[in-house]
Amino acid sequence: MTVFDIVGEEAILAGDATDAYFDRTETTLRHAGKNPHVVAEVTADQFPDGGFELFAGLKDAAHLLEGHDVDVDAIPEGRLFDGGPVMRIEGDYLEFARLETSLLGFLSHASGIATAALETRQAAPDSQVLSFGARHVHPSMAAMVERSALVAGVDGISHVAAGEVLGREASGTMPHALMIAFGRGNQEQAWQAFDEAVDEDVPRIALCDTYSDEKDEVVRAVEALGDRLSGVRLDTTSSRRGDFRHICREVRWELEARGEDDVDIFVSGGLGPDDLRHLRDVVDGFGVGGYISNANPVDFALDIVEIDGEPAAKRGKLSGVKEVYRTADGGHHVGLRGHDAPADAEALLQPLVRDGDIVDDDLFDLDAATARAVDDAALTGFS
Ligand SMILES: O=P(O)(O)OC[C@H]1C[C@H](OP(=O)(O)OP(=O)(O)O)[C@H](O)[C@@H]1O
Ligand SMILES: [Zn+2]
Repeated sequence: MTVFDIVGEEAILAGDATDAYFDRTETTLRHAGKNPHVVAEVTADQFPDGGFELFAGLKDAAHLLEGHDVDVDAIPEGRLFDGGPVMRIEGDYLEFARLETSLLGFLSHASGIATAALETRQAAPDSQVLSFGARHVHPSMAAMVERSALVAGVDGISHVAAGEVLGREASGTMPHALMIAFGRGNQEQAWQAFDEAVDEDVPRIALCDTYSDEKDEVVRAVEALGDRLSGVRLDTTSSRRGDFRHICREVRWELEARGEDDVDIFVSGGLGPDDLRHLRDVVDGFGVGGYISNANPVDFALDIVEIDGEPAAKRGKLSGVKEVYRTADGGHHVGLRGHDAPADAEALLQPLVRDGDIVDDDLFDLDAATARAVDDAALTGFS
């Protein structure tokens, strides 16, 4: 009996986090004495269509498949893909049939979130971009959301427990609740109490939009904290937002007019890539929540493409074992294994699991994945 309605690790590892029809499949195939040797591929699109997405979720997928008598190849986490397989599984079908639901869930959701995070990263490459959308998702998914955002190269995360899972320090500024708790008109008391109470290593970033005009509250924060003020956050509610860019420029002007050139301006609230492109030259950093955390999963499917060595894909899918390549011009090519690879191209699928053992954990190392995402975004021209 669990306190929260959450499917736990035990059920996932045991293959019980599966769709009922896989139970039926297993029962039927065992009854019929069938357990063919197959090659199955995880794909979203069969052919490249120019729409790159960022591959994430491989760490959990690898640990799901570990210990099962299968061989798995995958593209490294942090690589971009555009059609064709991101993973290939070879083995007796019943070795992994019931793992499909969790396998696709791990890869689909994380890759969708990582792709959205990369869009924000690329929209403001020289700015601080912080992921803080955990409030929009089920708490059991917070670590996945934050990890996927980090794969895309965001500069920080807000969720404390997720940070502990990932070995990353969570960061943040202050919520409106803190300002409200001190009462209308007492913003200075709130900022000063924060400055007195919070660890010295936490930047003093004052939220300046609670009860009064942003410019007014920023000037008051400067007067209240002086040199201890390291930044301000403008989270202007949509009903007041108007020309947000002008507000930010006005605030910057007033800070410089008071010699406060070093006070950073952070903005948040309903921001997406277009907003970051529009504001990146007038502010120093962004808090992005829903655009990242609420991203749609990538629509991955797991399809048998070869059975006992023979081509076997269903309608709409492509038979045979495939390779995917990054071409020198940043393109993505899908071809049958053993057929001509494009000239000057890099084959992306690499050995991940052999005979049930993980053989290369660099494929899902978080720092390595982030580095790959930055490089591949540049090579493919992702934006
Ligand atoms: O829109 P998103 O990109 O998902 O970012 C989350 C919103 C919600 C929250 O604001 P509030 O609800 O005002 O809460 P808080 O007082 O904590 O700022 C936060 O400051 C951002 O504005
Ligand atoms: Zn707010």
